[in-house]
Amino acid sequence: MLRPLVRRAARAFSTAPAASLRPAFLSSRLNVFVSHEADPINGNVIAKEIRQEIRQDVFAFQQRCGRFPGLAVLLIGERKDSQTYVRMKQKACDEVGITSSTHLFSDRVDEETILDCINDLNHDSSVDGILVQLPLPSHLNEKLIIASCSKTKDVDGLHPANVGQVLLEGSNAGFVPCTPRGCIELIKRSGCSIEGKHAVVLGRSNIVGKPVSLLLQAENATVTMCHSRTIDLPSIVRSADIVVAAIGKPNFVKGDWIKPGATVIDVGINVVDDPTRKCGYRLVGDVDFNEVRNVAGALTPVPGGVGPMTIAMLLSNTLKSAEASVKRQTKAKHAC
Ligand SMILES: Nc1nc(=O)c2c([nH]1)NC[C@@H]1CN(c3ccc(C(=O)N[C@@H](CCC(=O)O)C(=O)O)cc3)C=[N+]21
Repeated sequence: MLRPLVRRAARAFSTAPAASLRPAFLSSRLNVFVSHEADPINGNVIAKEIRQEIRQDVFAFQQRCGRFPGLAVLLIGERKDSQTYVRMKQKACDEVGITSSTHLFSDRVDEETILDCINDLNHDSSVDGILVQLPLPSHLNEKLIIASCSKTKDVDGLHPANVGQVLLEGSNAGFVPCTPRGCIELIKRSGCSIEGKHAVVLGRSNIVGKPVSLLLQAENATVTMCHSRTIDLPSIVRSADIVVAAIGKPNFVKGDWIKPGATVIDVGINVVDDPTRKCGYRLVGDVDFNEVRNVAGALTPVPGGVGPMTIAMLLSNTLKSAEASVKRQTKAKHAC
């Protein structure tokens, strides 16, 4: 029965001025929150809801247009993690009725072969989305390969034209990259409003840090982007109402860095040894979950947080692409 009261206290505290958050004060007040556990933000459940919504829209699309949306995935090389992710994407496509095809290449494939494959897919009207699984073997030019995908089929949102659209349009852009879009969706669906909040993003990668910062800003947050050269990271994070961690360092963000009641989104996927497990390893995020859960208002776990949302957003972008393609064809027909 105490939980809601404690949570309200945590939220009220989270809006206290930063000056009152000196460590001594924090630790004496923290006792109030020790028994308080953050709301887990269940990415598996939220992603499942989204997949169900997409499935209905996919079948409505098929009724209207006589075909299912199509996704083509290029998998180059034999990285185990990439193989797992691609399998998960195929399974998710099957579940919602998106037709998926995987194009496999050896890690010694030459660039020309990949560019030819992408060119064929660009011209294949049954393909709405093209995804080149990253990272690529080092002899391949990643920028060139991504830019060679038609920007109208770039469901990953990594083509320079789509990256620019996120800067200009925020969430209204053509294709918003899947992981950043998944983060925003998780924050919103966990009941946290973004407007006016101080959001601190850890990491400035092109795939997560930069786009998620732009999206948060477009939602009217005040955004601080931090990175490996940031000075006194803990004190900046302490002033955040929303933290997005995407730095790739296991358990890096500690409990005493977090403002009580803050929403914490953990994008990290780090493999650490775990001899107690059959496989010998486990996945952990960039956030020290066991510490932060006692302070945050809401927190995403790893696994089961952002990961499943990334895939749900890929399905959503593929459906969006199919709908846009049909619209373009109809327009072209009317123009004749
Ligand atoms: N062109 C491209 N687009 C991507 O979107 C892309 C990529 N390359 N390269 C690799 C990263 C990583 N990524 C993930 C997707 C799903 C989970 C996911 O669902 N993970 C599960 C756990 C999976 C497990 O147990 O191994 C979870 O977090 O619950 C994680 C990571 C997409 N990526």
